[in-house]
Amino acid sequence: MVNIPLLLMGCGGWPASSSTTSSPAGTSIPNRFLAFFPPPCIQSAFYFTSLFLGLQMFQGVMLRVVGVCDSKSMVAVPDVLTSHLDDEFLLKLCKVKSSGSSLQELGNFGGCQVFSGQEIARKVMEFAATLRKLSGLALVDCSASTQTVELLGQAVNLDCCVVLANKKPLTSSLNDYDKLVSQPRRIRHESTVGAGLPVISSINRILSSGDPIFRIIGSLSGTLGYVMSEVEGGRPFSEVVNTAKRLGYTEPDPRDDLGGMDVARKGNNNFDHLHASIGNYAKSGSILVPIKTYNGYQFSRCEVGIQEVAKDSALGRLKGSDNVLEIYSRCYSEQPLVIQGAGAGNDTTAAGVLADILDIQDLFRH
Ligand SMILES: NC(=O)C1=CN([C@@H]2O[C@H](COP(=O)(O)OP(=O)(O)OC[C@H]3O[C@@H](n4cnc5c(N)ncnc54)[C@H](OP(=O)(O)O)[C@@H]3O)[C@@H](O)[C@H]2O)C=CC1
Ligand SMILES: N[C@@H](CC=O)C(=O)O
Repeated sequence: MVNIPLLLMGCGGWPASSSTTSSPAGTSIPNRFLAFFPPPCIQSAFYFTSLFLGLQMFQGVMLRVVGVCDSKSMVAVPDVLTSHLDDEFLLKLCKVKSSGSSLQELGNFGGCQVFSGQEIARKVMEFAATLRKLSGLALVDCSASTQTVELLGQAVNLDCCVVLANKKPLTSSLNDYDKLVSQPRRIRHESTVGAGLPVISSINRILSSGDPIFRIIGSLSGTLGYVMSEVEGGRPFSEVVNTAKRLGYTEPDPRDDLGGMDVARKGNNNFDHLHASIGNYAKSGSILVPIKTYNGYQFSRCEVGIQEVAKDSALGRLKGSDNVLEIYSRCYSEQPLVIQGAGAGNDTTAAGVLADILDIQDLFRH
């Protein structure tokens, strides 16, 4: 049986005003499948931590959560070889996080160990070193922090796998990027672009078939899409931004979305060596519709900015938090390959993270 030990860095996604009826704390969620057929009160209960509820066995794969971190602490199993954080523990953890508290509150629950400060990195590396020759370990970064980068790099050196929803590790410095992608089979970051949409995997598939991509145009901000649609409908901007945050569309700091930096990071995640574009973009001021253009096989240029589009085009018809991407290649030259759907939100992002984890299962077969 495939056994994937998981260490979850970041356990957020809770709505700012979560109530007991809309969080796992107030519901009994037997497993993640409910998230696909949700009664309204459970709909918003599907976030990064609750993703693993009831998932100890999923599609024949044993998903064994051995630790969860927030910004201050890590809770971890006492014995990384034999134990995992079970549903009772994860539900309790969801309850603590949805109430806005720190994981430190879990100190005496279920025999877990709580670490803080530099002890966290030490413990993660201990886990990685212990597991590397046995089952392996996957670090799942669902934070929005740059502080995880160093640890991820060290873990990659110990042959760990890395799954990212966090865009920052791949967009902070070229050294970090090169280190993290040095073993391409061991890293997955689909959710960093378009949340659960199959963007990076589709592009990789086209390129690896020898079909050169000439141009990609898209609208890749769920937040900006939603904000524009709602403002067009007459709602005040400030109210709409607050709703976008509550719905889980925005970055922890919504200015990253509104200023366009989030889209620039997505461009950078997709294709390396585009830091100059990010720098220029960051200075360019307010952005309404994010458009990305890649010219040529080497993606020599990436632009993020406002562009007028025809109302009857795929981009012009876009509504709400949907993203759309048009890919032009030799095979898709007249009519582009179009990828469209929800591009932000906790559930689709969590689904993308889970799909990435399952995609690396071959590396855990021994
Ligand atoms: N929401 C979406 O639609 C999408 C989100 N993403 C990405 O997912 C990531 C998470 O977003 P979201 O869940 O909304 O953000 P939240 O702010 O809700 O959650 C972030 C989590 O990361 C934790 N954290 C912060 N710093 C660290 C650290 N140094 N080490 C470990 N954990 C840390 C926070 O801890 P604490 O609770 O203590 O604050 C919190 O639990 C972001 O990088 C975002 O870009 C990607 C695609 C789509
Ligand atoms: N904040 C992002 C979420 C996904 O990355 C967005 O609005 O698209």
